[in-house]
Amino acid sequence: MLEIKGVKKSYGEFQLDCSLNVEKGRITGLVGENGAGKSTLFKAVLGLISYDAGEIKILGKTQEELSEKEKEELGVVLAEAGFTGYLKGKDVEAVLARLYPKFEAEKFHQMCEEYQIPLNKFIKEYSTGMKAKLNLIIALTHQAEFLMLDEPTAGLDVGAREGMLDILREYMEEKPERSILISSHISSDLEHLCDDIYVIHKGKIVLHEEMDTILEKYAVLKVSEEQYRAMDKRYLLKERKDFFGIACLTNEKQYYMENYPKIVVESGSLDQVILMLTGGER
Ligand SMILES: Nc1ncnc2c1ncn2[C@@H]1O[C@H](COP(=O)(O)OP(=O)(O)OP(=O)(O)O)[C@@H](O)[C@H]1O
Repeated sequence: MLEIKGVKKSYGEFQLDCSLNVEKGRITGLVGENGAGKSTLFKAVLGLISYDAGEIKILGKTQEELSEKEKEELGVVLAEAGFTGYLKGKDVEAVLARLYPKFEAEKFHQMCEEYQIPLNKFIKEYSTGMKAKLNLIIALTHQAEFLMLDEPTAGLDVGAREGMLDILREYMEEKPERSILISSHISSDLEHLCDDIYVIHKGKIVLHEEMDTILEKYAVLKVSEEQYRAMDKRYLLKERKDFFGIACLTNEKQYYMENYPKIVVESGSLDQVILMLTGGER
């Protein structure tokens, strides 16, 4: 669906240098702190900014090679973008109907009703959550096969975030060959949604792993200096000094549980893994 190979972009000190793949039928998450480069990567993929090196292919083609029909296969939500506040929800509907031959008016109405989007109000009067939901509904109601969602849950409370993740799960269940690329700086949103995770830090991908593998095989080992000296370090990805000794990130927790039963093993949530990868010493 999407292939990003060695894409580079510099903004002064900041340097993006990324490769990433989104496979058909999978939800791929891009997680990283504020300023890590998520939006820059999305903008490069969508042709909204130029990049200095590398190659991007969507549906096997470059941006320029994509036909209008193929572009309709893409559903996009960009951070801080949307329709002007001086339109009402129902005006958006009219624009979409002109823009997309495959626009699904009935589904649009159904979703707006279900998610309590007032079509007769001006968008500038919408809450942050309403705007975010409207943006997602727009991306979902023209039979797009590939969704690219940059921080679609930004500014939403926990309940609204869960609601939005449910919408995405339903979208995938309708047609399993669809794909989603979704970014967030909130790892718990992605942990329960994605098949594949990329962690971006200061413009670089520091981890690419299947979500199930992270949950099954990753862990943080809490060891004393003495335990650390004696242990096999082959499967340690990163270490960090802690108040109790040393915290070590491993992707082979079973090995350490079997061979070092006295070591404290904290099963790695995505948050813990990210913290270790982006804040550790090695
Ligand atoms: N047009 C621009 N001109 C100069 N610097 C830019 C520009 N756009 C982005 N940057 C810089 O590039 C870096 C990455 O920004 P980007 O918006 O991609 O991060 P992000 O991961 O999306 O962050 P957030 O979660 O806060 O949205 C930042 O240091 C930012 O200041």
